[in-house]
Amino acid sequence: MLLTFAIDALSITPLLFMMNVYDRVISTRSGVTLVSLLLLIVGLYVFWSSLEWIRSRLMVRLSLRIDWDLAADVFDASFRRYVGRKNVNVHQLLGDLLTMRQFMTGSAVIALMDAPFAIVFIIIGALFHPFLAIFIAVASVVMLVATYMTQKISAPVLKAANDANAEASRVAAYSLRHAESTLALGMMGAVRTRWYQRHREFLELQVNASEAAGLTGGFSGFLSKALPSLQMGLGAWLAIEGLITGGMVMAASMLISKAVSPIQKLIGSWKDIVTARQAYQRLNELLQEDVKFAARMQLPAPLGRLDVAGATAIPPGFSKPVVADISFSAAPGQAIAIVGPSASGKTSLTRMLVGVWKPAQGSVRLDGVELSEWNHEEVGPHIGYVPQEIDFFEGTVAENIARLGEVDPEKVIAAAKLIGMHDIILALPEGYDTRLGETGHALSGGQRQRLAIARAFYGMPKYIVLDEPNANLDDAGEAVLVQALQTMKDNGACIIITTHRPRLVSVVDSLLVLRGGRQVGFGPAQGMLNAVRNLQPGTTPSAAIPSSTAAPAANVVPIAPAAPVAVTAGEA
Ligand SMILES: Nc1ncnc2c1ncn2[C@@H]1O[C@H](COP(=O)(O)OP(=O)(O)OP(=O)(O)O)[C@@H](O)[C@H]1O
Repeated sequence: MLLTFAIDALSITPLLFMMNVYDRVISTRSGVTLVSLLLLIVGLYVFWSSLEWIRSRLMVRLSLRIDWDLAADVFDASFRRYVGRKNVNVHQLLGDLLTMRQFMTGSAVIALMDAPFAIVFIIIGALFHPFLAIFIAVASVVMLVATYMTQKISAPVLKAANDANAEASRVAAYSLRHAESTLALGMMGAVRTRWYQRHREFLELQVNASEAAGLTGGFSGFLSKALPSLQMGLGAWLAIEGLITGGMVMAASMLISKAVSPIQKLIGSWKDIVTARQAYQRLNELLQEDVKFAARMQLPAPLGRLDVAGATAIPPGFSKPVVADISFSAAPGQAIAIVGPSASGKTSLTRMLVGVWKPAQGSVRLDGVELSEWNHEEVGPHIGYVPQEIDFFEGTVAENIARLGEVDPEKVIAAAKLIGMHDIILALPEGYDTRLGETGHALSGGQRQRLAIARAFYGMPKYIVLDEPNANLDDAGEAVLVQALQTMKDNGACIIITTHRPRLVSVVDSLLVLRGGRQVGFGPAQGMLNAVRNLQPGTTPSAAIPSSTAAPAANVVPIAPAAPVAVTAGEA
């Protein structure tokens, strides 16, 4: 602030120079005075420019500091929001941070800092003559009103335009992820039309916003041209009346330009100001609503005791549960398969079991701790998880297996070997250093699945949740998986698997049967299979069919036709 005051104070240098040239040099015809004045003014200009340079450097540093302080929080909060309400535009939120930083180093902020200095020019005007001060004050107020009107009229339209632009980018990015099927199915035209509808909406809104601002912008342009001349006219009249000197007349026309120029700059930067304000509001809202994990004492690594009690899942942004009232337990070294027909809620249940979805009712506890409240950064490394949709990050095979953390080659190779991936990886162009991701090496479906399992096994976690881990595996791959699961069990891991296929059932101890989002049976694997088959053979999930000797089933309830889950959001 002090720096800005000094810079603004120095900005009256040319004005003083002009007054002195008119009133002292020209009237006295003194060359010595002129040279002295010139030397003084050049010195002041050097000082003035240096201060401006220091201020701009400070602003850049400050903006970097703000970015540095906020970036991690915004990034984390964007992830949590994305998981919570999938359709929000998180790309825009990350872009908002950049917008804020650019604004901090742009001319609008300088203009905002300079604007209050108009009062000094009004005071100087008053020292010349009160009429001049009144004129500058009125002109400044008129310009301020024009700035306010610009904001008022264009801000909502510009916000709508920015939102439409973000939506168009989101649609384009989402469509690109499905580029192959789009091309193969001849859907390019339809996809383009969908994107273009949003893009056109953005263009129209942007034109509206520019037109709205153009009106007040034009008015301010008129004022900026007219005001110096009007001020000079007023000054000339005061000079004719003998109330001020000739130098003061020239200085007065400069005063008005100086007073209103920051305000004019604000009008010129209306778009940046509105965009930055909206970016700030979005970031503020994001950080305010973000629920961080409370800082708590670090807990010991989980041993793999899972207790699920009455757990109900409602997808984020929805009001009806898709899985309700699930209760079961699993001890370290035990494996449980979740089976059931399509859309019975298996994947939804696994999302609760890894703490991504918080139970709307009931609890999911790992070693007695509610999983959704356990900091993911802390517990995540002890969890092995293979989601239904597998994706890898930009990085090497080794980095992906090591979950982008520090690569421990021994652990990476152990995890890869466990799922029979070691030789496959060695055969890749650069072995473990082969790059994956959008621009990297493309793996086959089976290879991707094995790699995702290796990532889950990295560090030999004690709690493993695998959502259809054999969906893309051939017979050999499935056999390796069964063997790997047995090894993990022997190592004391608690394993939860969802599957449609029978083979994995041989390695599990218990079966949890889902239907229509309800738990319709839980008990020892073989007994459950037979009980399920006997109750309603035609509708059992395929995983529940391998024939074997019947064993007593525990906790089996008859499978009724899929009924809607009765719990509502209000109860949740
Ligand atoms: N994010 C979500 N938002 C809204 N509904 C969801 C969401 N995820 C799942 N559902 C709904 O929950 C139900 C169960 O889906 P889920 O994917 O859990 O079933 P599933 O048993 O894993 O099916 P499949 O065997 O076909 O993979 C479905 O009706 C699905 O539409």
